Amino acid sequence: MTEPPAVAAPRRRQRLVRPRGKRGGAKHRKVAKSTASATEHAKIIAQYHALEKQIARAPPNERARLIAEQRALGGLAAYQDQSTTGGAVLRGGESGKWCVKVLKEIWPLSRKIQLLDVGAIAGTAYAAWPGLVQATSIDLHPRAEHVIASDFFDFPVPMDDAQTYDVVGLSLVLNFVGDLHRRGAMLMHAHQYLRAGGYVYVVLPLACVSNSRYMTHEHFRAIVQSMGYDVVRQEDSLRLTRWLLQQRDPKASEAGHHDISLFWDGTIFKKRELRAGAQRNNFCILYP
Ligand SMILES: C[S@@+](CC[C@H](N)C(=O)[O-])C[C@H]1O[C@@H](n2cnc3c(N)ncnc32)[C@H](O)[C@@H]1O
Repeated sequence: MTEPPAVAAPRRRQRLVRPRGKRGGAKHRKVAKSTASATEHAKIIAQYHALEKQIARAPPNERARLIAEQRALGGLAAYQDQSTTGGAVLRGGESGKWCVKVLKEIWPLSRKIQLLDVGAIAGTAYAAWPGLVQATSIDLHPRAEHVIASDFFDFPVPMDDAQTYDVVGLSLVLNFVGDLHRRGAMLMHAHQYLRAGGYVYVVLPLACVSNSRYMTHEHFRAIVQSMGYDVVRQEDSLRLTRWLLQQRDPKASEAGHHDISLFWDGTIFKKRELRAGAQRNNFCILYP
């Protein structure tokens, strides 16, 4: 397995194809089932994340062993099963609910919200609002037919404004990505898909910002602000931290829609200890 590039190369414009038709309908969506308890789900997810991070930075001779260890957990499919079944238990509901509630409050919805759900697994997060949200779901390893198999960094960039999205959803995806630079690149990459002034919805496990050695709420806010987003709404639940970000300076977007560097103020985010203590986790986002 090769190391993913730290920063995504500029993408060639391709035609964007939104899934339509009956396969996109809620009644055709199949979601993985599991019988494990919420505690078991949480344990497997934590183990999977820890291994994912180790794999991203391991030397080639170490990788095979770590990948084998991850396979022994059941691999990605098992991890996703935990996310689609146990996740709702852990989170107190699907991640789309909070996003839709906030959008309804802040935006006069005269038309359906065009939303790109990245890391959608089974593509069910917005299924409860078919009249309100038109979701395009993508995942590296989809678990339903209507979810497009694609890496976010390879997903075709909209060719014109009509194909842009109102919202890009990154729910529990940044923490899934093992490469710390790629996490920052993912936040920047979202600009390419947004209409001017569009939104990015970020969900992370609360511990990523509340108990990390390298991340705090303030630091995350500084990162997204330096990348050209305003924090429109932020709320923590018992286990999650949710952020609705809005692309700042729509003029920059109109002037050079695909030159995402226009949004970045040039601040470099390195690994810097922000909280001391032995019981901290190492969640971190680096950029560029
Ligand atoms: C924890 S799951 C998130 C599921 C769901 N969004 C939620 O909130 O419960 C993370 C998913 O992100 C997907 N993912 C990670 N990196 C990705 C990328 N670069 N492009 C597309 N999907 C990605 C993984 O395949 C995995 O299914």
